[in-house]
Amino acid sequence: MSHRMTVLADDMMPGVEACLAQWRDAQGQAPQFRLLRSDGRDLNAEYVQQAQLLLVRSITRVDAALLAQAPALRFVGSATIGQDHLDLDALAARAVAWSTAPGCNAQAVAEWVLATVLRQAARTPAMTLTQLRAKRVGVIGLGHVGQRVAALLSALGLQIYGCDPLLSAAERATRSVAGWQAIDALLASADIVCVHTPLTRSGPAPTWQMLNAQRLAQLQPGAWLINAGRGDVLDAPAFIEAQRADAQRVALLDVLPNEPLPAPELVAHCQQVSPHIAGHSLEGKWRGTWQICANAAAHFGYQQVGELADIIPVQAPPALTWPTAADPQAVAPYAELMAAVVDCAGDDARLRSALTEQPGQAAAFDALRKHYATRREIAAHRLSGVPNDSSAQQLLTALGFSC
Ligand SMILES: NC(=O)C1=CN([C@@H]2O[C@H](COP(=O)(O)OP(=O)(O)OC[C@H]3O[C@@H](n4cnc5c(N)ncnc54)[C@H](O)[C@@H]3O)[C@@H](O)[C@H]2O)C=CC1
Ligand SMILES: O=C(O)C(=O)[C@H](O)COP(=O)(O)O
Repeated sequence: MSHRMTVLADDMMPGVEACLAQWRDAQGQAPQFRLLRSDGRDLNAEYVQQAQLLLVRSITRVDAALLAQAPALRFVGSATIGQDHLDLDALAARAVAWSTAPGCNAQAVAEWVLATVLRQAARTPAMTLTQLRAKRVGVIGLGHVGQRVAALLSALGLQIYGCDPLLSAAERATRSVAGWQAIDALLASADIVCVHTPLTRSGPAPTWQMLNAQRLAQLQPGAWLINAGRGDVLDAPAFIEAQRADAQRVALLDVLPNEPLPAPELVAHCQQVSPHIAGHSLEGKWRGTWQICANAAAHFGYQQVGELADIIPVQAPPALTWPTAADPQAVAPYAELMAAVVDCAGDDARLRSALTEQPGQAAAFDALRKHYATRREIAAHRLSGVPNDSSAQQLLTALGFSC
């Protein structure tokens, strides 16, 4: 393609210019682009009309109606792991190629889960690290995200059981789990349930409203339910009813049914909520852009040269300090460190406050996602003050900290 390519990208997708600047043709020449930006929830119709390459996030529904407005469109890239916002049949019918970014923000989600588990443990009166480690974790969905969650929580010392009816025996062998269970057995036996499935409405194990009244009733009293997959895996009325019936239940949700307008009563029944930002690390966002731009380049006959490390913004590593006199057998110091990596308490408070805005809750929900503070992954941090050869040093190293 020799003419200037028109690219329309979500206005909150970082790194698009930098990735496109890495494209080369067979002669090593860089192509020309016209880069247009638009709000992802409400794409600019004039821009859609002109776009040959469309780069979106999870909030843009790419369906027959959108494609009908986009006669020039040849490729859609979504800088996300999830693909439930893409109508694959409609894309195929129009012969528009597409790509997501598998695994791009899996580490970020796993770190959000670790921060969430430690925060909840620190909020539970007198819970020690040993007591936390005695909890049995059930992970539902052991793909890119679930397996990292399993790895991080087992590094923390918890025992993990998995549920993933779609994995082959060879894939199962690569996951760090103590055993496998069907969903009903897992829900009935786990103290902490982590949901990391895609949202699917068909196929052998659909997940839409998978956590319905009957399934929620199986959860143990006082179980912690963590969902960082998709909100509509949960049946909202059934969830509210189940929470009403058992005041001990703990719900820690990054994704909520009916985003960006979750039911206030549902939020009120959660101990922690966030506006679908578990995957929002700086590294995760740039990896997503890099992956979809590379796939788009190949589709249009170019190569995206170099490495993501060449273009990702270089920043001083965030500094963390192990609290002096911290008890390495207590939960608090680890919870504090992870709170500095992922601000679950702040995200929770900001979302609850945003949802009181009358009217405009949906805009306030989206604004929190758009203006989410820069978050670096654990590996980017430099941790000082941890005694050499201590149990704390061993554990923190296993969690990925440099100390
Ligand atoms: N909260 C957030 O910010 C983010 C949410 N996500 C969500 O997490 C989902 C999972 O991400 P990945 O692990 O990267 O996807 P993946 O495709 O690598 O893995 C999904 C796993 O779930 C399994 N699965 C599917 N249906 C299942 C069922 N009914 N029961 C148990 N397991 C089932 C699949 O076999 C697969 O192993 C994404 O589809 C996306 O919806 C992903 C990234 C960020
Ligand atoms: O990758 C996914 O799937 C997600 O859910 C994202 O982390 C959410 O991404 P954005 O829509 O905020 O880019």
